[in-house]
Amino acid sequence: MATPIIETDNLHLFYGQKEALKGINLSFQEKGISALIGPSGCGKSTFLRSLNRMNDLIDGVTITGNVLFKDQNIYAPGEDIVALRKQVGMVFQQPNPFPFSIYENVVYGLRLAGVRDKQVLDEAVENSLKQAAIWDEVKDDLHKNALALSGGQQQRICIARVLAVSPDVLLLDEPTSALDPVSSHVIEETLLKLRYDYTIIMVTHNLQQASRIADRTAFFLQGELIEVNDTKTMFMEPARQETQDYISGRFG
Ligand SMILES: Nc1ncnc2c1ncn2[C@@H]1O[C@H](COP(=O)(O)OP(=O)(O)OP(=O)(O)O)[C@@H](O)[C@H]1O
Repeated sequence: MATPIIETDNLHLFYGQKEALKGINLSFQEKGISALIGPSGCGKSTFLRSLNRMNDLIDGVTITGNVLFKDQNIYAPGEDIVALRKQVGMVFQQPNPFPFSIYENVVYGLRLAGVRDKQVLDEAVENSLKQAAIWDEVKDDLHKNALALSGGQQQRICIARVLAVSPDVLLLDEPTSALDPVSSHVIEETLLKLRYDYTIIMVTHNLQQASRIADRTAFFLQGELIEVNDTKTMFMEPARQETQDYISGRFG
């Protein structure tokens, strides 16, 4: 099998004394969608956030084990976190556009990286908004405040903002749970197109969503990875009783 793009090796994470991740070994091949599922508090978001060092911001966090991105340990001393987060971008549950224009939201990371050429910025805006499937809706309003858009449109602007800096990996933490069903459907369709160009790792509470769009699914329970498999097998023939109980709605 090809080398994974991201791989965790015996990853433990403690919030103070509480062990939220208990030795997770999980690898992700390039491209496609992986879903992380499991009941509330099982460590899905913690795991996702550990893949681009978002937990480093929290006081009292201790992490042991390795996270390899393209074979490099992202927790190694001297690792460039800004560069890492460009390559491994994140979209959150609540759409969080900046209170600027649509255009300025999308070029934010490029401006931070020192890009000044208007043509380069314009092209990045058009390409990213097209990939996030929102270009047609906003192309005549690029200088409108992004906060004036609907929640679903704001979430697609957030996806475009991440795509503009050309990441390899997109991390999404329940990207549709704050949205109505129509907007959620549009985001799912968008992810199904992006899966050909990006490695997408998504936390979802919505088992139907996982079964609709994920190629692979990983089931977490109480800080442990219980099972990972291609999505169809996971839902049709789970290997573990805990997985069976969860997907048949016995808990969670
Ligand atoms: N900042 C924090 N400080 C202390 N404990 C935390 C923190 N964030 C999460 N935890 C704890 O770590 C455990 C895992 O939480 P996490 O948010 O990763 O779970 P989750 O599976 O994503 O849950 P949910 O589906 O409810 O979002 C929980 O017991 C939670 O209370």
